Amino acid sequence: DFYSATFRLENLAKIEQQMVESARRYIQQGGQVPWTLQRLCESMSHPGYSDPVRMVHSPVGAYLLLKRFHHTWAHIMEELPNPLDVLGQDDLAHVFPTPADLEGSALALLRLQGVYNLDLPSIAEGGVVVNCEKSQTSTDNSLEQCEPANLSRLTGQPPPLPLEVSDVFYIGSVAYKRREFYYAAIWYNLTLNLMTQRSPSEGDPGLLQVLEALGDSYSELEKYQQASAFYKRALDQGDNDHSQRLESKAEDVRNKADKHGPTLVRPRSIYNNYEELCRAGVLQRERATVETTTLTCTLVRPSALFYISPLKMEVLREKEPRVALYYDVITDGEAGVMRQLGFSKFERSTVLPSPGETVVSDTRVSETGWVPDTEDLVVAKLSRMVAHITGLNTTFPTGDNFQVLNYGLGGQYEPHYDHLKEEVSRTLMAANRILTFLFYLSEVEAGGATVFTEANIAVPVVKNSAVLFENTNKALVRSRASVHAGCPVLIGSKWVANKWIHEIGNELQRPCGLTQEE
Ligand SMILES: O=C(O)CCC(=O)C(=O)O
Ligand SMILES: [Fe+2]
Repeated sequence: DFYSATFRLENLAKIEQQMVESARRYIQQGGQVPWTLQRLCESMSHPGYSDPVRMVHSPVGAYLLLKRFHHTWAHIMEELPNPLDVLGQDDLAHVFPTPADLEGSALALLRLQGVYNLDLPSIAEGGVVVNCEKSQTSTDNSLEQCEPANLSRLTGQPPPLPLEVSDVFYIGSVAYKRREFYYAAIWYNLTLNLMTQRSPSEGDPGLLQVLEALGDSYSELEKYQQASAFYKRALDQGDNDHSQRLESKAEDVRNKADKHGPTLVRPRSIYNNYEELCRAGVLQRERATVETTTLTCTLVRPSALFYISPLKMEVLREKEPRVALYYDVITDGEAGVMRQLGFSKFERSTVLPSPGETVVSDTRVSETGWVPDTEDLVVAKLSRMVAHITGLNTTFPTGDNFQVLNYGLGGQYEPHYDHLKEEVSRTLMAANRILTFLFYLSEVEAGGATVFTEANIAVPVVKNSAVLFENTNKALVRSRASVHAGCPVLIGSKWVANKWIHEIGNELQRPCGLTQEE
């Protein structure tokens, strides 16, 4: 898969740029190429394509890249007898994204839209704009502060590339397939609007198709009157081939009573606080309207190792589970080594739904590489530093190997505990995780904050910093408030590495308290 790690999309975008440059040279030298390729080369002189890496850091740019391979490039390859001469590439089979990639990137856009409340018309124009949402407690004078945040502008993204009408319709159909009927309805509505605003282009869906899809979505939302009106408009197209099916759908909704009134209501996340904190994590960096807690920032020397250069520590939560942020604990070079070592072992990340079972899931879109301390001096040094900061043993199996992650498109890790469930039996190799030390190995232009949904903390990604938190109390009972998540990456590529520290092997360093609660 390409969509499951942003660095794979970056590579794909670079390959595409090389192919286009090669094709342009071929054309300049008088070579003949299919019309589709010529047109693609021309359209890709738009400044939005000039920096392939930044292009895929935007979720719309990434979706469009996958779509181009899926449709345009696949079409070109069929018509091109001599791909090696023209594109400088012979066998592109390994490069081509799969239908799962395209669907994954559409789902990513839907997830980002949902979590960050993105403005839909702006997405269609290629931009990332967070809709303003007044808090329940807001007073009248906060009205002026409630302005949408145009992140593509704030983060200096390349000029946006718009979605085509067919893309907007396709994304609606992905939402429908996933039974996200609210999103299906709004993307189909936008399809209809764009069809009246823009001049028709090849690949546009038919009007009847869009009206029927709207009827189906409103019907699923139990808004039968509007569903009925859409079916009627579809029937008015006078296409006899479809009239029987439409008649029967219209008949089905005609006498049903609406349950929830006509307005479409945005569904809320099933996770308490998750969206609010993720949004706060984005907006904290863009404007200072988010309430800040009483933070303290101090220089600390957790061991003699830090005698000459103490650590910059920000305490985010003082009671159990304690959460602290350390700045500048890793250098750019070390972060690069960790990314490189992780990437050489990458596999799609999994989750553990029940003991002994690992599965790939939309709740965790990223790739993982496990890096032992013994792999490189840099890894050993970082592990030792974590040991000095925490006062605990970190080497395997008292600690896990480092887990290096690169998130994918809209990549997230939904709220979870790092501590194993109580019923899971512990062994030396699968012991319980008492502390998590999470390094941020990259900058993220927007999104991707680590949030604690019970403790109400959003930690925006700051490159070369690390967050440390407890997963249990001293009696090794899971801390309820340690539940946390990696918010979806909105713009950019997020790399992290974590070191989990186990109970077994640390009994003397972190002895039990006298009570269960301690
Ligand atoms: O990426 C993040 O911010 C959180 C990662 C995390 O919670 C995990 O890997 O267990
Ligand atoms: Fe975690």
